Amino acid sequence: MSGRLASEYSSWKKLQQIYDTEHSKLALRDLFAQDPQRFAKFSREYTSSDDPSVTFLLDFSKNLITEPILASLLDLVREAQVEEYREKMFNGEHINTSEDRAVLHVALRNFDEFRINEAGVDEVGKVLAHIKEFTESVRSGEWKGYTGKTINTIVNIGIGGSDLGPVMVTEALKPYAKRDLKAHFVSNIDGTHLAETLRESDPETTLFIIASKTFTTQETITNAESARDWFLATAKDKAHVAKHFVALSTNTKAVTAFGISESNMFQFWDWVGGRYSLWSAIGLSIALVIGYDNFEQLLRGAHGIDKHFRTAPLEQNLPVLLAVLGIWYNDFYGAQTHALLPYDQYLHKFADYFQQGDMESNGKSITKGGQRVNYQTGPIIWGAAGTNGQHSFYQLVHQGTKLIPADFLAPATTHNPIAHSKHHRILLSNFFAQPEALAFGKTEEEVRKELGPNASDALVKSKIFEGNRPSNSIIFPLLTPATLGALIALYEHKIFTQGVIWGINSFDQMGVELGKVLAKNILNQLEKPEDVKGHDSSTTGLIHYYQKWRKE
Ligand SMILES: O=P(O)(O)OC[C@H]1O[C@@H](O)[C@@H](O)[C@@H](O)[C@@H]1O
Repeated sequence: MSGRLASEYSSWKKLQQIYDTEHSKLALRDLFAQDPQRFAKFSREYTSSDDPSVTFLLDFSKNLITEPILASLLDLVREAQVEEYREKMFNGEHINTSEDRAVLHVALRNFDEFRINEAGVDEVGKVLAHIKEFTESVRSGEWKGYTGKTINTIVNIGIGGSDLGPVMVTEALKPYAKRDLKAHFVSNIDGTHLAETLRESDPETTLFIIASKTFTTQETITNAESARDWFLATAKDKAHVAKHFVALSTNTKAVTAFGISESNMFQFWDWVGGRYSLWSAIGLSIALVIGYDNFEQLLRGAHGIDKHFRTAPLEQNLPVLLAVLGIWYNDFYGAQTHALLPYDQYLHKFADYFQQGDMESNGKSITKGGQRVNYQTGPIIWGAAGTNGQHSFYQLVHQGTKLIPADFLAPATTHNPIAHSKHHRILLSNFFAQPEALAFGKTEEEVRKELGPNASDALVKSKIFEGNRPSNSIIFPLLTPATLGALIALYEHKIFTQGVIWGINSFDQMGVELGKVLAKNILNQLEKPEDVKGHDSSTTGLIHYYQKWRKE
């Protein structure tokens, strides 16, 4: 990010030229046939320098690249000064320029203590100790509700970054969960979300965790107030709130005004972005579910990738490699989306999580310098756990008209080896088969051979798989807390790298504001038709229609 548009870089122009002259000739079938070393050249194994059990293989050989293309993509990384910006991030410079903030989620998991001069950084250990002490007291049963009973239900109330990380991680690490502690996550302002959760909860044994960086988010505060009303309807005395409500926030004033004492507040800081906050106090629900030691393992796993990202040469740097491959399809091939396809039921929220992680970070069209970009920025992120997706949207991925680059992720071993791991072998056979089918397809000749001479042309054509559809495969031994931490950090730094290349600020989210403001105005107009003012005819018509039906 040098103040110039990415498209002005000479490496970008070179990539455009390579794409224009070579892309029609780039065929994975040929590339593999020509080079028996292709897998060896285009795959990398990561092993954490702190913990050798944290390891995975990234195979990116099934991408539409050659060594010169990769070299040019890495030139782009250099020309965009990604390495300089990476240092700025780790050093706590205020790279979130629009909000004048540092971007230091890496400091939350920094067990080696690199020195950063930023308010709050030296308090990270204190908050972790608070999380440890509190989670141990709840999990052991020492922490009692207002009638002396132990806590058996936690309800995290938060939205966006104060919800998605804890939801994804507690699902992913269920094998490590304390099974007699039920965890619910209420995010939606739709009263249904809270009502259905409260139906399953008992005020005497439920702990509410109000998770909000700003403590002003309409959904969260409204849900928290209704939860408190529900609690007090039984508990009566406001003093009992202290045993059943804690807050995770940067806003001490608003937390205490809500009625939660400072001692029940877990602090974090403005240099932790919402979508990067699961490593902070926002992870309290994670620590409650899987225990503090496992939570720390999650952080340590991420820290290992931080060190890798900071020190590995670009050719070996996994987040950088994922980033440039994404740029190749997004900016040169015109791919609109990127699919995350974990072959692991425990990772069924992984794509949801990175929808916010990636799309809120890189869904921008103005550079940090205020220029409109003339290229594509953040991709649409989507996906689902395998093999379910195969019976749903894979048809389009294999034979549709769109190019959909995808990442396949899978653990080599399972936490649930039922039927002597038969299920897992079937799962993995699909994990191996899908990228193969996407890359190599099925030719007309192969189809004709299979169908025999009497098959109609139309039938033959419908069964052809063009192939040449790119993917990455990531395989790891087992989904442990540390491995999950590493995988999350891998994608965080991929997103960072892409944002720097595109010249945008990946750390603000101005795009979520306009709708909030309009909704506030409309909320005041919902009662009477004559109040509905200042809108277009469509919005006015919709509100009027609602008013015909509203009950209270
Ligand atoms: O944690 P709080 O402050 O409630 O914010 C929750 C979420 O709000 C949204 O509007 C976004 O800006 C997200 O980045 C954020 O995670």
